[in-house]
Amino acid sequence: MTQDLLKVEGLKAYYQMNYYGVEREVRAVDDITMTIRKNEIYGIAGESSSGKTSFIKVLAAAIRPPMRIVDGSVKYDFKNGPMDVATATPAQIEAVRWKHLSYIMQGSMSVLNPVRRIGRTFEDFAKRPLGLSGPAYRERVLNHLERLKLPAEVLNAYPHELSGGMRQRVTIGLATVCHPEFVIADEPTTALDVVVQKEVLGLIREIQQDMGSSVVFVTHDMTVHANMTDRVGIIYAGRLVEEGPTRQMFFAPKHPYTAHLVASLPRIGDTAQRPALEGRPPSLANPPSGCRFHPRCPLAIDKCRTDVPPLIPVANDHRSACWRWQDVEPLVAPQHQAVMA
Ligand SMILES: Nc1ncnc2c1ncn2[C@@H]1O[C@H](COP(=O)(O)OP(=O)(O)OP(=O)(O)O)[C@@H](O)[C@H]1O
Repeated sequence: MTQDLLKVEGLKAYYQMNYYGVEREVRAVDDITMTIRKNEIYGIAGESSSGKTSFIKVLAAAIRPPMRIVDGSVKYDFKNGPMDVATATPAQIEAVRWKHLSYIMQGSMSVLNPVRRIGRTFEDFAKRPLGLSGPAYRERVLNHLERLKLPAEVLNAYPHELSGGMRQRVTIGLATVCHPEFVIADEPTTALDVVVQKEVLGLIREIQQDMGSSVVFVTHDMTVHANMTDRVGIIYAGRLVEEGPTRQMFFAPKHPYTAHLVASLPRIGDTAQRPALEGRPPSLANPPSGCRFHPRCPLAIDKCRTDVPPLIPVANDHRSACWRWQDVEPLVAPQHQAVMA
C-alpha cells in the first residue's frame, strides 16, 4: 500500500508587493492540490517563471516576504508528528529542518560559506539535529562522506579548493546527513557538465533508496525526469496541469503542454518536423482567463478561453487539466522515445 508523506490542498502562494502605493500581486502558486508518497521520486517540470521554485519554497517551509500563503494547506506526516507549513510556528519548522525536511539548493557556491571549512559547515547543519557529539558525531559524518564517495579530507577544505562536482556532492551530503524523510532538490545539476551530472543524479538516487526517503526533484530538463523520477507533475503559470507515472507522461501525455515539453527532447534517428511551441508563459500578475495555456495551445476552443479546466483523473494514477485531454496525441513516435530506454 502506498502512503502519503505530504498532502497539498488548494495551495495559493502569492508575492504581494506595494510600489509607492500601487499594489501588485504575482500569483506564483495558484490552487495546487497534490500528494507526495513515501519513498518516491516526484519530478516537477515546467518552463522558466512557471512557479516551480516558488512552489518548492513553500514545500520547504522557506517562505519569505513578499511571498505569502494566501490559502490552502501543506500537510506533512513526519515520524515525529504532523506539520502544516501554512500554520507551523518557526519553532515547529526548526524542529523538522534537516532531520525530517531537507533542501538541496541551486548552485553549491551560494550554499557553502567561502570562508568556512566544509567540516565547520557540516557542524552548523548537522550537530544539533543529529543530537550527537564527539566520536559518535564524527563517525556519522565520515560514514556519510564515504557513501558520497568523498574523502575525509574534504572536511578540512574550503569550498574553492573543491571541484564543482565535489562541491555539489558536499551540498547533497549536508542535506542528507541527518537521513531526512523528505528531500527537495532544486535544479541540483544544472551548472554541472554532463558526466558529473550523471554521477550526481546517480548519487541522489542511491541515497534516496538507502534512506527510503521521498524526493521532490525540480528541473526543466525532461531527460533528467525520464531517467530519475517515478512520477512527474507539470506546472504551467502557477498551476499543476498534468501529473502521472513518468513513462505514461512521456508515452501518452494528456495535456498539449506536456506533449510539447516531451517532444522538445532530442532523439537519435528522429528527423520528423514537430510544430514548435510559440510564445512564452504568461505574466503571473495578470494571467489569461480560462485555461492559462490557451493563448499558446493548438487545441484551444472557445470554452478554454473562459472556463478553468479542473485537474481530473484521465487514466490510472494520471490527472490532467485540459478540456480536450482525449484529443491530445503524443508528438513523438514511440520508437524515438530514446530517453526512456
Ligand atoms: N521574490 C520575488 N518577488 C516577486 N516576484 C517573484 C519573486 N520570486 C519569483 N517571483 C515571480 O514569481 C513567478 C514564478 O517564479 P519562479 O521562480 O517560482 O518560477 P520557476 O518556474 O522556478 O522559474 P525558473 O525555472 O526560472 O527558476 C515569476 O513571475 C517570478 O517573476
